[in-house]
Amino acid sequence: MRASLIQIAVDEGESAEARRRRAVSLVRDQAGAADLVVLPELWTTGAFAYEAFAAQAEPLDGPTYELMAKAASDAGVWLHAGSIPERDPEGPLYNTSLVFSPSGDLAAAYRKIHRFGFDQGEAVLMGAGRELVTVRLPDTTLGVATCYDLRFPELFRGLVAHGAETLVVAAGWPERRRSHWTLLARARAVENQAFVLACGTAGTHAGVQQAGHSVVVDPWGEVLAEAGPGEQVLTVEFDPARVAATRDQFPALKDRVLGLEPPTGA
Ligand SMILES: NC(=O)CCC(=O)C(=O)O
Repeated sequence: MRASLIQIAVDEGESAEARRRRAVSLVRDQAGAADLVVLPELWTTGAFAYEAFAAQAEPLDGPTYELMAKAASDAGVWLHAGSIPERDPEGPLYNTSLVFSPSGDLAAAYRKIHRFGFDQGEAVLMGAGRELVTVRLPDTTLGVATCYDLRFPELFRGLVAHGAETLVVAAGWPERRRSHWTLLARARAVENQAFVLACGTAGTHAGVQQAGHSVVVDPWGEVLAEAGPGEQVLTVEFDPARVAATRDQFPALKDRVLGLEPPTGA
C-alpha cells in the first residue's frame, strides 16, 4: 500500500481559496502514485489562526468538502482531507476531519476530541468531539486522530480496540515542540503495534512556525520516512500485514491489564 502525506504550507500571504485550489491539484497529482492521501489539520485557516476559525467556518458539506470529494474521485484515492473548521448549524464550531472513498463518497467525519489551548484558542472556540472514528479500507483499518490528540494514549488504545491498524494523525504542530511530535508518533506506533501516519503543516501563520517533519512510523517504532521543514509530499510504501505479524510475534497488546483496583491509601 502506498500513502502520500501532503505537508502543505500554511502562510498568511495565501488565501484559503487559493490554498484549496492548490490542495486539489496536489491531491490529483497522486493519481496512480498513492492509494491513500493525507492532508493536515485546519490547512485552510491554520491551526493557530484563531480569529479565522469563525470567519472561515463552513458546513460539513461546504466548499472544502465539495472540492476534496471531487479530488478523491478524480485521483481514485482514499483521501483523508485533513480537518476543517466545521460550523454545526445547531451547535458550536468543531475541528472536523473528512475522509473520502475513491469514488468521492464521505467515508467518515471525525470531530477532534482533545482541543488545544488550555483555557484559550481552540479549547474555547471549538466544541469537543465525543466519538472514536475508524475507517475500513481494503487492506487496513484507519484510526483517525487530530494533532493534540497525539498526547492522549487512551484515545489510540480505544481506536485499536475497535480494529485500527493504521493510525492517521492530521496536525498543525509547532516547531517549538517538534521533539514531542516525533517522540509521540513513535510511542503511539510502538505501544499500539500499528503504523502511524502523522501529517503536519509547513510555513508560518499567526506568528507560529510550523514543524513540518511529517512522519511515517512502522509497528516496531522505526521511522519509515520523514519530511523536512518545508512544503513536501511524503510518499511511502508499507505493508499493512506487518501489523498482524508484529502483534503475533511480540504479543504485548494481549498482556494489557484493565480495570485495576484504586490505591488503598498509605
Ligand atoms: N493544533 C494542536 O492541536 C496543537 C497541539 C500542540 O501544539 C501540542 O500538543 O504541543
